[in-house]
Amino acid sequence: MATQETSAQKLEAVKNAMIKQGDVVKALKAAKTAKEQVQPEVDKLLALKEQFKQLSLLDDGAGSKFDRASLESLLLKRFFYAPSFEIYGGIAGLYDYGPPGCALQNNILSLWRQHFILEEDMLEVECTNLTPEAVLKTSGHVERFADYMVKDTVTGDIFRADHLVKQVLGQRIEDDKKVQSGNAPKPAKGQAKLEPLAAETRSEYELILETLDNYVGDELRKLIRRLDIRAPSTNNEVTDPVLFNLMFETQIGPTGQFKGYLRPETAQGHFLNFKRLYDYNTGQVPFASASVGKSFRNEISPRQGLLRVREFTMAEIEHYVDPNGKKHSRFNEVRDLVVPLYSADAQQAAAGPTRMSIGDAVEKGIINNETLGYFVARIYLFLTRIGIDPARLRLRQHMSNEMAHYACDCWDAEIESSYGWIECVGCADRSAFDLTAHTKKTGEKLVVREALPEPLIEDKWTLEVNKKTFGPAFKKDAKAVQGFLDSMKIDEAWDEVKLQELKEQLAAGSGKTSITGTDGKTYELTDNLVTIEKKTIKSFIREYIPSVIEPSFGIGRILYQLLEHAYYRREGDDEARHVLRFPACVAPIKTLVVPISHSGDFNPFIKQIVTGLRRSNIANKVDDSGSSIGKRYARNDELGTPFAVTVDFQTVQDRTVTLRERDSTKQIREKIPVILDIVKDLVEEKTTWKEVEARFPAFVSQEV
Ligand SMILES: Nc1ncnc2c1ncn2[C@@H]1O[C@H](COP(=O)(O)OP(=O)(O)OP(=O)(O)O)[C@@H](O)[C@H]1O
Repeated sequence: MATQETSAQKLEAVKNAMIKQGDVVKALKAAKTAKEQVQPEVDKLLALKEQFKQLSLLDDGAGSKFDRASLESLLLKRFFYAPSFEIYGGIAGLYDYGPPGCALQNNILSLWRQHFILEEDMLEVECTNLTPEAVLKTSGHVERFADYMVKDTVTGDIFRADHLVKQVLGQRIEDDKKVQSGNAPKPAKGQAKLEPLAAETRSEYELILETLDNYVGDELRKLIRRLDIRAPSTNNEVTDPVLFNLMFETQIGPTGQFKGYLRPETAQGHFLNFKRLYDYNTGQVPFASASVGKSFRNEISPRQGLLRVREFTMAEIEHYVDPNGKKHSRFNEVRDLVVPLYSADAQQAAAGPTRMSIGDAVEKGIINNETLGYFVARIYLFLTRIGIDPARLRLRQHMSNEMAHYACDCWDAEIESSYGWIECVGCADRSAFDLTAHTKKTGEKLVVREALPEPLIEDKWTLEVNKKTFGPAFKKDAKAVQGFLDSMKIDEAWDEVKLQELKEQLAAGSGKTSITGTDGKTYELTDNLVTIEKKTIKSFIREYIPSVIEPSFGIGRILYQLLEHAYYRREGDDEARHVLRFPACVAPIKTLVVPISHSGDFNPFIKQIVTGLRRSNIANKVDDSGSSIGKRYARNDELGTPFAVTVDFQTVQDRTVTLRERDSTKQIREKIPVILDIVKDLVEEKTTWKEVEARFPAFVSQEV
């Protein structure tokens, strides 16, 4: 039953309503002010989000995290690469590249040739894969090109020792994170409950992981025992680490007597041709040789797809430089480049990389010399040019144990992906090691001869063998004793300290002293067999073995990391679409050409476009399959094709076509010759899509 309202009640109701209205107005005003205050913050956050999107492509733009499985299935579906011999069960560490993989690799290599060989006037060589044993003995590979391996003591499963330590400690840290955050899974039956790590244990593990490359030999064995590192799936103990040589051995020729190896790097081929290259370069130093080719390593446990394989393409540079002057004439061009450097000291302190200019790093002695600094910078520029995300690229210095004994400094370009930080380029100052070793072994002088502007007059300690007495005194052992004397030379010049020591020993022994020949036997050297004295020497020529700075690129590793950095998913109408955000310079196909339907009216326009693109050397593909236009765009987004030209019914009317850009999915419409010019400029990086959009009215494509 309705109640009768009194006037007083009505008045009260109106008053209340007015209060509420006032509240609403007040609240609206407050909200407006708050919005105005907050808006700049919101704008900042949006700008930051954009920056993060550009810097870290890990976030795929659809807001979801990188999903390796979906990238891998895309790569297989589009045949970028696939396991070799798959229908025979496959062999670990061997992969075949399909059409887009080959095109991508060729484009990376062609940019590599432009960026290094053309830019620096390097001398390209192509040397054989098969290498006789003698060469690799001299270079030290037969003895030392090895990794440590351990075995599960029960199952016999094999692990690379450092990788096992990394995996086990990494897992312990992950488990600890779960325990600390209360997310530890319930232990399965018979399994122990996960316990938290002591803070100092966790920091120790983290430090070991940062410095793992520094553990070799007995240090590595002790580490495995002390930390009780076991085989992960069985929890069995592992054996002590032993060295396993990574070279594939073979026989050259039918007799079986001539041992050889498949080369593990291209470098030795450069060194053996040094004399010819030096002459070709009209005797001028510095200069560099470069080579692209396959290398072979019998990896203990190939894994992580293209990152650790048994046969891979390497691109290597050997830059020969005067050991007394490692300045670089173009250093000024890179001096101010700021890069993330992770020095050996910073690793030891687990401090993380520091951004620093190359000039500062060389000045402070963090990078050993200008030439090495120059190449570190050029490597950084190359990797970012082909599309490696600079936020996930760092330059890490080798620690003392990690570095070859002859190298004086070494930096790796490491790229981060879902597998962590991976070395993709090594850049070492190998000093004069290889050329000296081959010179000593073969007697062929791999040296630089520099005419001096003024003759050099110096008082120097010298040794001369008394030919009349030396031969008869040692007979068949003369070579071994001569070898001992030759070992007192540095770069073909006498080591004066050693000569003086020998002279003092002879004097102390009343003209006699014992020495060890190169055959390991002891001989008596008497002062009538050699003359050691100080002489004034006038020389017109300076002869020296150059130092070698070696940037060494693993192309497969770079290619895979690039694929991860380029990959993202875009939410489509019905399903997420996969996109590879390659820069045009490396994209396997630069332009897709699509007729909107099968009408024969489109053919002359398709022909005109394709001919135009071919004339400009732009790799293109016509997709006139029956799929919807959206599907055809999506298929090519998966191949990383940056641009698509579409011929439609309007083309027949006014000879205009649309040009679509892969990442924005926006289009412009213009006459065919204008579009062809724009595509050429975009591919040659003379303009950007943003500039194109600013010049022409862009619209969002209808991708159904
Ligand atoms: N098994 C492999 N599979 C793919 N690429 C490789 C492999 N081994 C080396 N590379 C590539 O060759 C480059 C130069 O080789 P280098 O001898 O410096 O590597 P490395 O130090 O032996 O590598 P790692 O320590 O990862 O085994 C590396 O930076 C890497 O890009």
